Amino acid sequence: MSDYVIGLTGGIGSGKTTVTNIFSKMGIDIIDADIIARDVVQKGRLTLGLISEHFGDHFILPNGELNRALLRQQIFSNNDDKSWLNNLLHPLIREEITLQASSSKSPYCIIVAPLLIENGLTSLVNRVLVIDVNESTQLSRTTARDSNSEQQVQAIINSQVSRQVRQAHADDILLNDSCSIEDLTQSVSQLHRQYLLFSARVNKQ
Ligand SMILES: CC(C)(COP(=O)(O)OP(=O)(O)OC[C@H]1O[C@@H](n2cnc3c(N)ncnc32)[C@H](O)[C@@H]1O)[C@@H](O)C(=O)NCCC(=O)NCCS
Ligand SMILES: Nc1ncnc2c1ncn2[C@@H]1O[C@H](COP(=O)(O)OP(=O)(O)OP(=O)(O)O)[C@@H](O)[C@H]1O
Repeated sequence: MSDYVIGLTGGIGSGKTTVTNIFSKMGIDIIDADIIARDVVQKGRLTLGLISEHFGDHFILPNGELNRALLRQQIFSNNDDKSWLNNLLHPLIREEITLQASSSKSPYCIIVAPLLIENGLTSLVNRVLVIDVNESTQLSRTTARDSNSEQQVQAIINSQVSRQVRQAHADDILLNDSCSIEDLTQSVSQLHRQYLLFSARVNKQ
């Protein structure tokens, strides 16, 4: 198990995946809450039955998979429905994150989670790295990448903690508004060297 764990977070479309891909190329194990969140609602999982019982059969596609677009629309326009889904999925997601972190073998590992702060996942990590962008960057990058409307992305942003709250929890901040991917790679390399030193210190104790 890696003795040193970095928690990486940022709002929707801030660049978490872009940054973790760079760390991953440097040999660092990435535990990705979004991937785990998709896994816990895979075809055949018990959670799907509970979701269809609660929201209706039409939330499951004819091929047995979750209708993600419909569920996204539902939970980001109804707080009670979002809480219901979060209460169902978040404990399962946390359990799997803990399991994966415990089998990581890289000098340090990274837990990447959009809701690291909201869900108290900071208790699992030694240090918090925030990918920081302004709201207009979040909106433009996310709508360019996905089929989501600006209104839908805004609803998701509103359901997450504010930029200020994230900054207050950060040990390190990567600004990702107007930097090129090359600049970002440079900054990640610098952080990587720092994290290797921190993890080596912990391993010596
Ligand atoms: C509602 C779902 C089916 C929509 O799926 P979709 O493929 O459109 O989005 P995807 O899963 O790729 O998430 C995109 C982004 O939305 C944001 N987001 C997702 N779920 C939530 C949530 N419950 N609260 C706030 N933001 C969220 C995150 O920034 C995430 O990176 C899906 O997001 C989901 O199952 N959410 C509940 C689980 C969860 O909280 N996941 C976040 C990781 S812990
Ligand atoms: N520095 C940058 N310059 C230009 N485009 C960028 C930069 N960083 C990220 N992007 C682009 O912005 C979009 C959002 O980035 P990414 O998918 O990494 O964000 P994310 O935080 O993982 O998003 P989500 O919360 O939705 O999972 C992607 O299309 C990505 O290629």
